This record gives sequence, C-alpha cells and structure tokens, in this order.
Amino acid sequence: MPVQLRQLFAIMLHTCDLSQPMQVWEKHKDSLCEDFRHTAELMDGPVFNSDLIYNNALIIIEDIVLHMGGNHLSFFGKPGPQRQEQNGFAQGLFRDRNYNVAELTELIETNVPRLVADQRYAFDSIMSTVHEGRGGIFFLDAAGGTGKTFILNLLLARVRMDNKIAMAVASSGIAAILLKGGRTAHSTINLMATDSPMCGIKRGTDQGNLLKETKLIMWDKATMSHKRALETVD
Ligand SMILES: Nc1ncnc2c1ncn2[C@@H]1O[C@H](COP(=O)(O)OP(=O)(O)OP(=O)(O)O)[C@@H](O)[C@H]1O
Repeated sequence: MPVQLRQLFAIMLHTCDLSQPMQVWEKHKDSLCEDFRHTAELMDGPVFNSDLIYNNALIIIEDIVLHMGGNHLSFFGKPGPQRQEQNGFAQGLFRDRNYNVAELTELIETNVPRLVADQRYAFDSIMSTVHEGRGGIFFLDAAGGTGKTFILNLLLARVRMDNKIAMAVASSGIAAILLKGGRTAHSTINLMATDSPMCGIKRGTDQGNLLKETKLIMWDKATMSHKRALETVD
C-alpha cells in the first residue's frame, strides 16, 4: 500500500497542480513511509532515524516524478531530498528493490499457471538461465497481442520476488510504461551517440555497481532501437 501511495502522490505532484503539495506530504508522510518504518524497526528497534526514512521516501517520490518528465521536489516549494553521492548505489538498490513481495507472489501464483505452452517454454527457459546464473541473450518474438508483454512482466515479477534486481527498459517511453518499473533504455543504460557501441556507465560507479547486481535486463521493443544500442548492452 505505501508503494501505491507514493506513486499516487507522485502522480498528483506531476499532474494535479496541487496548491499546497507539501502540506499533503506533512499530513500523510507517515502513511507514505509505513513500509520503510517497519523495516527500520526490524533492523534498529524502536530507536530509528525518522528523517532518514522520510528522506528515502522523498527520493523515491522525486524519482517517480522525474521519470514522468516532471520537476525536482524543490520546484514544489520544499528543499529536495538529500542525495549523497557515495550512497547512490544503496539508493539505487533501495529503489529497485522497492517492491511488494506479497503482491508479486500473488501475481506469479495467479498468472504463471495461465501461460500457454509457448509462453511457458519462454518463461521457464529464461528463468532457469537466471537462477543458474548462466547468462544469455533471449529474443522473444511473436505476433502482436499474443502475450509478450504479459510474459515480460511475469519474468520481472519472478526475479523481484526473490529480492533480486530486474531492470525493465523499453525503446520508447510509451512502451516503458507497460512494463512494471519500466524506464527508457536510453536513459537507464546511458546510451551514447548511435554510431558508438558505448554507454556512459563507468566501471566502479554507483550505476556500474547497480548494473553488476542486475540479474535480468528486459528490453521491450528492442528492435526499435539502433543496432549499436543493442551491441552496447551485449
Ligand atoms: N496466458 C495468458 N492468459 C491470460 N491473458 C493473457 C495471456 N497472455 C496474454 N494475455 C493478455 O492478452 C493481452 C495482450 O497481451 P500483451 O499485451 O502481452 O501482448 P503483446 O504480444 O505484448 O502485444 P504487442 O505486440 O501489441 O505489444 C493482454 O491483455 C494480456 O493480459
């Protein structure tokens, strides 16, 4: 529920032109951070740092707004969240693991049995490669409307259910919103000019470390991208 509340608040910030957005935050911040507080209580007991929790929630909310093409939170009349460069890797992990495992489990239990034979074959082949850490590249192609995005979202959910990182990217913003937690390939992988098979992510940086932690990169509508972009990821 807090995950959805944060998404709702971010959508309201971006689209509803709230007259006093930070009053909404102040009034509801505990509900918006309920899951973080629960985790902090488990880790640190009753004495935990509320400011850190609020800050982490604001970072996630700001990321959602930015992802939708909106402004930093400072635009809404409040000092933005503190982002510590050295903590970027942890923040990235925090965001990419910010999923409700119970919901993901339910999604998997409900929908995997519904897969038809070809879908099941694709799902099982990809998941066994991920589980065994064998590495590989799969190209999933089928006629329009036959359930490709359906499988992609189940694969993402199955990896995230184990608290592992599955990166969902798409060649266009519209395609990205059909994937759970999807972002554009261009911004996520920091692709450079099309004639160069290079990305702007450097070894040892937060983004680089995050990429190393990633178990699955899902790229929807990959064939819409330049071949150099695909070579970059390879
Ligand atoms: N095994 C399934 N059981 C139930 N519903 C399914 C199944 N496979 C696909 N669907 C449903 O069929 C519809 C079309 O699926 P989806 O959008 O995944 O197709 P697609 O191949 O990605 O389409 P496109 O090529 O247009 O992007 C969706 O509503 C999806 O939920």
